[in-house]
Amino acid sequence: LVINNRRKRSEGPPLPPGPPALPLVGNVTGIDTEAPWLSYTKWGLEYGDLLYTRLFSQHIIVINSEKVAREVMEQRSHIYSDRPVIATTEPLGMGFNSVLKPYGPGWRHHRRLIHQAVRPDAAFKYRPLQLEKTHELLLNILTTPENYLDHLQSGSTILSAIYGYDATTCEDPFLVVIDKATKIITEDLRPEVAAILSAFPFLLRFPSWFPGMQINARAAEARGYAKEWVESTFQYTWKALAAGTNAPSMIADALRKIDDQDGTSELTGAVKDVAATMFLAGSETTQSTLRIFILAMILYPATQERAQALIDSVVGKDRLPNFDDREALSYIDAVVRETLRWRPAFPLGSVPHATTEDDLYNGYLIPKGSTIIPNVWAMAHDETKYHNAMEFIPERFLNDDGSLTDDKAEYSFGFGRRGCAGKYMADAALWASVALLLAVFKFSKAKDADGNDIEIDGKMSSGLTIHPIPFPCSITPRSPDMTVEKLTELIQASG
Ligand code: HEM
Repeated sequence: LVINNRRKRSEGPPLPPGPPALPLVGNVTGIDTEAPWLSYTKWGLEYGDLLYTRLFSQHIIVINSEKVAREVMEQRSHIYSDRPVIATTEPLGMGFNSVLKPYGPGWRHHRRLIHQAVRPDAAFKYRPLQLEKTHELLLNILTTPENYLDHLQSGSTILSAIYGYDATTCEDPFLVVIDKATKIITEDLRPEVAAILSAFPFLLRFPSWFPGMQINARAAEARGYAKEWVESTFQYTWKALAAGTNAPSMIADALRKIDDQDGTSELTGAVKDVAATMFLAGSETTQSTLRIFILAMILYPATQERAQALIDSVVGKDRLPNFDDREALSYIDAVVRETLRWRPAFPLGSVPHATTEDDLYNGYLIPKGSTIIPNVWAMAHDETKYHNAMEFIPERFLNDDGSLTDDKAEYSFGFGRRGCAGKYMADAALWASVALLLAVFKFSKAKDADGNDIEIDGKMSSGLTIHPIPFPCSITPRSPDMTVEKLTELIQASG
């Protein structure tokens, strides 16, 4: 039994086209819950760039093209900048999170604080720190390449930049807490899960032992982690600042401007929440993107060699690349852009937007309160723009003369007023990691006992952010006589 989404003409403008829905529940059965972006992309081929789906009573508008996303989410951003009410936000302890705040004064205040910390000139200040943390990452990978995933996690520059806190191993207590919370959140804040819980909020009140109610047990766990992470990281900087032992950081900068003796003012509270938000928004995303980069380098060895040959010719072998080399290394930027495009870490543009008013687009009604999902996966794999879109081809971002095209794969960072606030930090962190990892290491398939390559399928995880499921691989220094001492000398020579 199916019903059509379209309203009758007499009822006003129609909703955008979309797949037939079941009464009451809507399109719950037709979605690939592991990879909803693929279902939306497939429906897009049939119904167009703007499509309507419904989960229970929730209107969901999926935008499959960058052009439509810009026309709607940017040019009409005063209507499209809310976030849907996500039933799991409070249960998961995420009330502090600026990313989830409704469009209004509270969000505006947070966004201003975030902007002060990571706007282009402020982000620029953190470049030496980003290089320093990347050097640390290289030394860690050289010593224990098999633990590269852990090293990517502890090598995150974000924790140092935000709190002035230097995590040296992935067992660092702050990272452990944050990692556990993030895993639950990225799985359970998905719109499909949230829509089900919004439709049946009483489910959240069922005891954790009730069959199917694992989410409640997980929520209690996540709440504990979230609280610990927001408080303990902040207390670290607060105490260091009071003792005069703090390293430079965004939070120390912000707190210095506030007259608050005991840390209880509203403004201090907002700084604390914003810091925890930036950590959440900036670490998992950057790590996932670097894991995607490593996968691409292994699957596309000729691309890896081209990038390394360029680094050798521009930088030589007596030092490592730094930001002064960026202009001459445009192919590295093309690799970064292609990584963001090939497997976008946020295939559905992170947390959806929501509309605050009815809107009309191309004759279709977009009702007030609709959930708006930009299908970044579809935009990044649009064959009319990206030939052979499933393949990793950085050259697509280069002009014939080797300069970069105007396409910065910006859809990876979202749209309009809710677009990524930290994209300048992210861009610099990704560039430094990609350039330096390629300068020092060769990434290849691992070998089995008989010396044959172990094939990898490149399968991705599911959730709000995605990354490759761990696969066997080999990371070896490009220079056979590379040692910790030699790498340290190279680092010192790098300026
Ligand atoms: C590769 C790295 C990153 C990617 C791919 C990424 C991507 C995104 C995306 C897709 C959004 C949602 C945009 C929208 O709703 O339209 C977002 C939001 C956000 N990002 Fe990033 N991001 C990255 C790194 C960072 C970093 C390093 C920071 C901070 C230091 C950051 C801070 C934020 C914040 C605060 C928001 C919420 C904006 C709001 O709701 O007002 N991100 N990011």
